Amino acid sequence: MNQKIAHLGPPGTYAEQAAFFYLNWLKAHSDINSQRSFELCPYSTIAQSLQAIADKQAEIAVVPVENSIEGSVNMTMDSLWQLGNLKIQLALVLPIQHTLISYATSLDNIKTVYSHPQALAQCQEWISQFLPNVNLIPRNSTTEALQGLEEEVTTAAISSSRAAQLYNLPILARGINDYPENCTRFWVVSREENHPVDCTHTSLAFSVPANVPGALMKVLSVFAHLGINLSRIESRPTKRYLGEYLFYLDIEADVNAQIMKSALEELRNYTEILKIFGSYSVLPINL
Ligand SMILES: O=C(O)C(=O)C[C@]1(C(=O)O)C=C[C@@H](O)C=C1
Repeated sequence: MNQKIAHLGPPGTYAEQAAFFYLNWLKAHSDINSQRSFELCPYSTIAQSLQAIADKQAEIAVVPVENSIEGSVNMTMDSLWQLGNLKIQLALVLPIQHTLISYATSLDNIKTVYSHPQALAQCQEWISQFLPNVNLIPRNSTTEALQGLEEEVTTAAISSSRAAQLYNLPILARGINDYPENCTRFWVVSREENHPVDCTHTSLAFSVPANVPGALMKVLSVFAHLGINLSRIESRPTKRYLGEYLFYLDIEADVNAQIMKSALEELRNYTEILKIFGSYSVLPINL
């Protein structure tokens, strides 16, 4: 059976790099007699790669969730809530080293820089120091940003050295992210529940029944009282009214642990809509 792995494209994105790592990890952990084969499928946006699994065009999607400098990837958070029934299988942490790619012979000749908004944000201090007067133009991905560089020598793109190599493009500066330990966490998502026993994290999101004092505190105190650690809390607008929010939690416990079953039971009393995105473990990608 051929399984499609959706990711943000065109080829050469960081998402493809994470998907490629996952594919190799899958091959190494598959039953030797397994008839499964895998194919990487690029999509124009993160939302489209998640939609592809919901629509059964692909079985798995690898999507960025959070960056150590810039924080959450909102398109992933919003799509997961909207699609509702997708499940996280695994988390991958990819080190991110950005390069400036351009046909310009010096930084002084650059007038415009293209990249994914996350990449532009991760390099904002470097840009204001070395390219203070350039126009910054967002693109759907760091590799979409590479299109047209050859025709216009006053433009540059922020992408990876792997992408520069793939498209045979010149690198003008390396390691331009503002913090050297820059890394992005990706989620491997599918339609099916994850069943391994050794999951370290659970992610969920919820809305509260009313915008009243203590509504969020009641939910958080369920975990505090049971001694369950949270590793992330984020809010996103519900998009219905100004000032109304959804809350996303990453929790350091397996959804199948008895303590989490008790927590979730209690949580249902204090939440309006509760969506459990699944339990998973976290794999660092060593480059
Ligand atoms: O544009 C890419 O190459 C992506 O894979 C997207 C993305 C992101 O959305 O965060 C992934 C990793 C980096 O943080 C920068 C961009």
